[in-house]
Amino acid sequence: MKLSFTKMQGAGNDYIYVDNRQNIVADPASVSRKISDRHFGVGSDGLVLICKSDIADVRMRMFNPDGSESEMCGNASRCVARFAWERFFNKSKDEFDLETGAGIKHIVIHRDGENFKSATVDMGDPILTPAEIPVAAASNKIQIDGRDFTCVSMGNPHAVTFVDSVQTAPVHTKGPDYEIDKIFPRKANIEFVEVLSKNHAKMRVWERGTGETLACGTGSCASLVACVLNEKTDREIDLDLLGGTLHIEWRKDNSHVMMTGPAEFVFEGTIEI
Ligand SMILES: N[C@H](CCC[C@H](N)C(=O)O)C(=O)O
Repeated sequence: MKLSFTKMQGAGNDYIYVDNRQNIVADPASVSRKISDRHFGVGSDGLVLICKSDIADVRMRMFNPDGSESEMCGNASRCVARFAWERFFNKSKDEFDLETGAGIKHIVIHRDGENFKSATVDMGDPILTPAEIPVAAASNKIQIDGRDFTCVSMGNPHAVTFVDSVQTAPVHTKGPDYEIDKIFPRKANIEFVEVLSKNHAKMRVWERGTGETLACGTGSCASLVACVLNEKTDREIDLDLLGGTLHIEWRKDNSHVMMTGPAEFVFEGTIEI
């Protein structure tokens, strides 16, 4: 079967997006494994299905290149928002709701006339309770091999550690071991954060089921929450990732994390699956 797809990226976190409102993809895990491959497939950090929703305006599902499904994906939520804004709603509404595996997220599109500028996603409350993250410990602050981590779920599990320099952080040498450490019953995405000032930081990420990516939206939100909990930054920061910058705010009034950033089309194609 020939599958039509759209490649999009948000801060360099690239996924293959498929309009699946007609339920054309029967086995998303195997499609993700195949088309995410950068040598034998299209090449991406995973597959995102854009689906019909009974409870929101649109729904998304996100699969890692190893075929596992994640509950939530921040960069994909902005890309799905742009896709739906342009192709489903014809730019007729700038605010709408997106159903994800981690609940309904409210999106606001920022435009410059007819052009898309950026999107803000209300990512909701961070989850800090160990059993719900989940992390097999009494507190969300843990140690693995003598390194401190602050664990946060944004619907999907993250463990944040602070480093002096992201450039020399052991993303590839330690990331794969931390990801599958037995303290994380559902594995974890691992963030290495270098704080530059009270409102500016850098982050590199080792993603569960994927490896290093150029950006991670949920990981950025988890990083800010960890920064605030450890008194490293204020509640609003610019976070520089390898593929771009996201603006993240952890609101005091309702404790929701707000994520603002880019979403870009790269190319369209078809592939035999
Ligand atoms: N890059 C994504 C997160 C993917 C997370 C996935 N690797 C998982 O298994 O949770 C983001 O922008 O939030």
